[in-house]
Amino acid sequence: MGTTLNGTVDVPVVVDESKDAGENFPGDKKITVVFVLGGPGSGKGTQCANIVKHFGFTHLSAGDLLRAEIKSGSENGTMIQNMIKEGKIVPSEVTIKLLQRAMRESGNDKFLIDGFPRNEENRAAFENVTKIEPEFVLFLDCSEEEMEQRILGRNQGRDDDNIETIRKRFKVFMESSLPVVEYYNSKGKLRKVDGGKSVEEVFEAVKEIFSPYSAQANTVGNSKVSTVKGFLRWWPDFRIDGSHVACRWFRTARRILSRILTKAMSPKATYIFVVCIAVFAYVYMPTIEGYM
Ligand SMILES: Nc1ncnc2c1ncn2[C@@H]1O[C@H](COP(=O)(O)OP(=O)(O)O)[C@@H](O)[C@H]1O
Ligand SMILES: O=c1ccn([C@@H]2O[C@H](COP(=O)(O)OP(=O)(O)O)[C@@H](O)[C@H]2O)c(=O)[nH]1
Repeated sequence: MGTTLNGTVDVPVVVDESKDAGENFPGDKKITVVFVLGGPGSGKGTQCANIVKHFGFTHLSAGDLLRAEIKSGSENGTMIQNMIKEGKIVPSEVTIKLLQRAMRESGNDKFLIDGFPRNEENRAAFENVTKIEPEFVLFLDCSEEEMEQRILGRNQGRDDDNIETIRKRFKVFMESSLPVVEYYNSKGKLRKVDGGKSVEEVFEAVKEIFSPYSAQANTVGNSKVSTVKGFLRWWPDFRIDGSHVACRWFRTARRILSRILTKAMSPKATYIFVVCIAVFAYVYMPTIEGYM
């Protein structure tokens, strides 16, 4: 296993082409992406949760997607787990596939991508594969002392939230991620915020930056609709085998539905509509399954 530039490591990666990983996403669809960058513990996840509530973006944490991939028992799981434990950057192709799939499955067209791109290679690969350039990059600037304190108090049971790995992550951030921040600065796309302040103060500054998007905040940001959509996403996998034809039928229907929801309906009407679909699916799916 050889180390390459920018903290990535040359490791064998399993690419399962049989899975519908969403590699062709977004195709012709117009997508708005904001990258949220900052050191480990700078408050990216915390601020993203606030932005979602106010501005109708879907939050995709690259770290969370990688941790979910480990839990799912994927063939890349052990490799990802080892890299995260060492604070290293997982190969771009793995992270990008996970991001593409999550974007496609969300049905939304506005995304906060949190904690990615982490190096120049991540950045270039994402742009090459998806042809998406970020609208802007939100950068939470915070001192290492503050970030260290926050991570040590985070208590999420993460393998990498120990002092030894934290130091390695800081080093990777300085050497590999800051050049990405600089790149976007040179393109006039960087929006820098003092992340060392309280959560509320940071969000005040963040709100200013996102204010052009408030008029566009759409039904996806409505928390009840998000909850029901979350249920729709989870339900078929729970009820029947995920590869089953009925499950694929349901996913397609859900994607079409999501598109309608994000464009055309008020939050209340959307909520009622989604609940009706969920009830209909719950009652009739076993029958449909029997015929397929
Ligand atoms: N502005 C802030 N002031 C104090 N603590 C914060 C602030 N923002 C986040 N935190 C806390 O710090 C920890 C790390 O924040 P998190 O959002 O998980 O960071 P990141 O996603 O950048 O790793 C969490 O426990 C969170 O509650
Ligand atoms: O695009 C990414 C995002 C995360 N990681 C790995 O996941 C870890 C945790 O990242 P996350 O963003 O969840 O946490 P943070 O370091 O910002 O606290 C990192 O140290 C990396 O090992 C990665 O390899 N690529």
